[in-house]
Amino acid sequence: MESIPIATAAPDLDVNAPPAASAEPQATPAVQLTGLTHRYPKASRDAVSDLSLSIQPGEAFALLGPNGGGKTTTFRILATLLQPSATQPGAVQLFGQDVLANPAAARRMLGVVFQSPSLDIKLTARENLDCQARLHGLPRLESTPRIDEALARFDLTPRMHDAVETFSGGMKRKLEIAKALLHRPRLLLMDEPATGLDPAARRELWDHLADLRQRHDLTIAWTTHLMDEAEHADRLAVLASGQVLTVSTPGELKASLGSHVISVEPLHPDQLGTIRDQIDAAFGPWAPGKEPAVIQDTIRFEHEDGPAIVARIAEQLPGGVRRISVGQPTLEDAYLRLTQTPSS
Ligand SMILES: Nc1ncnc2c1ncn2[C@@H]1O[C@H](COP(=O)(O)OP(=O)(O)OP(=O)(O)O)[C@@H](O)[C@H]1O
Repeated sequence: MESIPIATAAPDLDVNAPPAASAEPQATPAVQLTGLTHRYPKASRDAVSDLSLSIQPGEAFALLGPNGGGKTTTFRILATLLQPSATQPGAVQLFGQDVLANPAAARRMLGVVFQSPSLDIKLTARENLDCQARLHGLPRLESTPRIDEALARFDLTPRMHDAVETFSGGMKRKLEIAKALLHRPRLLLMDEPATGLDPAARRELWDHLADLRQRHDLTIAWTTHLMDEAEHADRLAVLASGQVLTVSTPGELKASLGSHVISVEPLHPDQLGTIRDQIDAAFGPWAPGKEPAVIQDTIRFEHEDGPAIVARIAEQLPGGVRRISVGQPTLEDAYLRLTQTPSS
């Protein structure tokens, strides 16, 4: 065995904005999806299937899930870019308005940030915002102060006359969001907002979004497969195979695991099954869902007394284990437990 690093405890939940908006269900949800179903032409199964969830006004809500889980399909339907399947479409409401019946009205309430950039990189930051203002029919008297304010809010004023092609990824993403918010939507919808950003730019982006929520009556929803992006949510829905596996706060999801999560990496990957069985026999019986499982290249399990178990594994399996770690459950542990089918 090379080392037994003890993983550091998971950081406290980092919710930048006040959680109050998420706690009490309100009369009219910001988003209400009911029985949403979509199957792409020629596909053999539904991309989203009888999916229902609601997002409250003022909430920061993440749609989290593995590749192919149905996040982008849900995002595109909400953004009015895709009509759900006609046979059993379900219902989509934004602030009480029927999106499928009246997509134009929905678009006025929506600011959308796509994964692929929608900026014209040959234009300056200011020109990009100016084009957006015109698209929304904002008169110049109104748009000029709004653009000034948006540039200032996102720290882009010093670069407003520079072509966007000279911007960093973080600056471009901030400009995208400024653009999406120019017509003052009630819901900001973002597809994988931190894709391509380095950790510092991500932190800055989330600080800006938290600030926006505090100052404006804004609901924010985003898709992601990154755990650190889901940590910023008041609540999150885990989507897999087009269905909602669970809706909870990030803290509740973590708390659904045992008090310690132990990961064991064997010296040789072909020993995964054998060592899983040895751990199973040595430390069982297990509460349902807590038993050791092979997930990716490690054996993971939950236990109330992680440090003691680590010491016993080190004793009982000398030479068979490359690495053992024990830590507080993270959102990633909870997500893996929910979305990964253990292999044998
Ligand atoms: N244009 C399309 N035609 C056919 N099938 C599609 C199409 N787009 C998505 N799908 C399928 O629908 C399912 C859900 O895909 P979707 O893109 O919504 O998932 P996702 O959670 O956003 O995944 P990712 O994180 O990889 O973007 C997948 O099985 C996918 O293969």
